[in-house]
Amino acid sequence: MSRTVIAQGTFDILHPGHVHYLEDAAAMGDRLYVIVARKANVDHKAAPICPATQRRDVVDALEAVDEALLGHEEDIFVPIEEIDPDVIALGHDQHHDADAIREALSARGIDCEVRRASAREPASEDELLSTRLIVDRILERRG
Ligand SMILES: Cc1cc2nc3c(=O)[nH]c(=O)nc-3n(C[C@H](O)[C@H](O)[C@H](O)COP(=O)(O)O)c2cc1C
Ligand SMILES: Nc1ncnc2c1ncn2[C@@H]1O[C@H](COP(=O)(O)OP(=O)(O)OP(=O)(O)O)[C@@H](O)[C@H]1O
Repeated sequence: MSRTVIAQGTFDILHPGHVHYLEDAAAMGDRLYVIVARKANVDHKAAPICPATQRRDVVDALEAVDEALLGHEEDIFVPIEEIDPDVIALGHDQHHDADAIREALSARGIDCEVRRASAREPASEDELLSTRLIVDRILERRG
């Protein structure tokens, strides 16, 4: 039986760490959906630079991704209910608590495994595997 996986994040200014995460998530099943966070829900760090539709379109163009979609603005479990995945792949440093997500899923009657993807660590000081680090470097060099 085909297994559906969901990955999620802001994906503002893509880098190879994102590609690693999405390839890791894709390997957890047969079909990968990616939920792209809405600006209103990115409240734990600086707001994204690129509009949500642009972030979605770039993620959607990646080979590992079957379909990228805009997240819900108010209730992050609405797309999960619609897609009804077998696995939710949390990013290695995503601030969400896996047990809290498991509880919310179970409260809504969604039967789904919650796993953590692995990290891609920089191989050299030059490698920028974080959107924040890319923005910092731009400000340092061009600001
Ligand atoms: C299971 C799950 C579903 C999510 N669904 C949505 C969503 O529908 N809409 C949204 O704006 N954010 C959603 N998010 C939140 C973002 O994907 C994300 O965690 C956060 O807002 C952006 O931070 P990050 O890029 O540091 O992960 C979801 C997160 C998780 C773990
Ligand atoms: N180097 C990396 N290796 C593996 N996964 C990563 C890496 N960088 C980001 N991710 C994952 O990609 C998803 C989306 O990440 P996000 O859009 O927050 O980018 P980010 O580079 O982590 O941003 P920032 O550095 O600004 O916090 C998250 O689940 C995150 O864990």
